[in-house]
Amino acid sequence: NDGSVTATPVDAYDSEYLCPVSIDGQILALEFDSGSSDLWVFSTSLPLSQQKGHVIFDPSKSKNWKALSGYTWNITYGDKSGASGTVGTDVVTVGGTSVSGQAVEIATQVSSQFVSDTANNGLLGLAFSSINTVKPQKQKTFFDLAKPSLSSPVFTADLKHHAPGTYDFGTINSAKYTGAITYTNVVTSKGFWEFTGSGYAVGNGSFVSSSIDAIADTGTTLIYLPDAVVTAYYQQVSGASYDSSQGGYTFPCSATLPNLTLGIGSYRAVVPGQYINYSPRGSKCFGGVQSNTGIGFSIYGDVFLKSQFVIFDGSSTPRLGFASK
Ligand SMILES: O=C(CCCl)NNC1=[NH+]CCN1
Repeated sequence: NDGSVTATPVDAYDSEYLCPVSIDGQILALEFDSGSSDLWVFSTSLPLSQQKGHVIFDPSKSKNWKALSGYTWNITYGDKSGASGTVGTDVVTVGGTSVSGQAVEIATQVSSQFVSDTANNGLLGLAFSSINTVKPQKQKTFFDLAKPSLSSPVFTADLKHHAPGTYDFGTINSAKYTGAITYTNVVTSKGFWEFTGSGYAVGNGSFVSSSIDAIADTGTTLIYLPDAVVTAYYQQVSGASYDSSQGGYTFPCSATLPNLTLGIGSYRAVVPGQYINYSPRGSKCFGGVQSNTGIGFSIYGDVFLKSQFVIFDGSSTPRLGFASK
C-alpha cells in the first residue's frame, strides 16, 4: 500500500520539515530523517518539563502497543543533539502506508535542542537499519518494514523552498519532476545514503570535476562541502567572510548569491543562489553552504534536496536518483 505525506517547513528558513505520522491513531508531527534510522517520539515517560509544548505519545492509550522489555536506545546526531529511552512496537501509518510491528522508541530523555523545538515531536529515520541504535537487538526502519507492501521499494522526497512538499512511498510520480532521472550508486557501509558527487560550479563559472563523498540527508538543514568548494563559492559573494563567532560563512543580507551547481555523474544539479541565503544572523546573513571540516564527508542537506526531486531506491542494489523540477 503506497503512501504520500506532506512535508511542512517548521519555520521561515526551512530548517526542518515535519510530517504527520499516526501511531495507532495518535498523530504526531515527526521529522523524516534520511541521515538516521531510529523512529522515536516524545512520550509520557519524559519529565513534564521536557514534554511542555509538544504533542506527546501515550503508549498506555494504544491498543496495539507491545512493550519490548529491557530494550533501550540512545542516539546522537551530527549536530550533537540527541535522545534516549525505551522501546515498544505499534502500528505506524504514514499517508496510505501502514506497518504493524514497527519499533517505536519512547523518549525518556531528549537534548535541549529538541525540548525547545516544540513543533518537532520526534524523528522517523529513513537511513539503513544497520545504524538503528536499539539494544539488545537493532530494529528495522519504517521504510524497511513497508517495502514488501510497496509497489516498488522506493521513497521519494519532493521538499520545497518555503512551501510544503511531499514524501511518497512506493511510487515515482512523474508529475513531480522534469527531464530524465540520473541514478548514482549508493554505498551503505556507514548506514547512510552515501554517494560520490562528480564536481561543482559556482554561478556561471566553469565546472570543476572532483569526487565529493557525500550523503543525502533530509535531517540536516544545510549543505556541508569541502573547503575548496566553499571558499570558491563565497569568493563570488561580495562582503562574505568566515565568522568564527557565528560558526560559519556570513555575508551582507543584501548580497546577490550565485547559484551552486553540484554534479552527480553527468547530471548538473542547480541550487538557486537564493536558497543559499539561509537566515539572518546578527547583522548579517548566514550561508546555506558551509565547510564539512570535522565531519569526514559532505552532507547534501535540505538546502540542496529542496532544489531536486530525489528518489531513494531501496532495491537490492540501493541507489539514489536525482531530477530537476
Ligand atoms: O545526524 C545527522 C548527520 C549524519 Cl552525518 N543527520 N540527521 C539529523 N537528525 C537530526 C539532526 N541531524
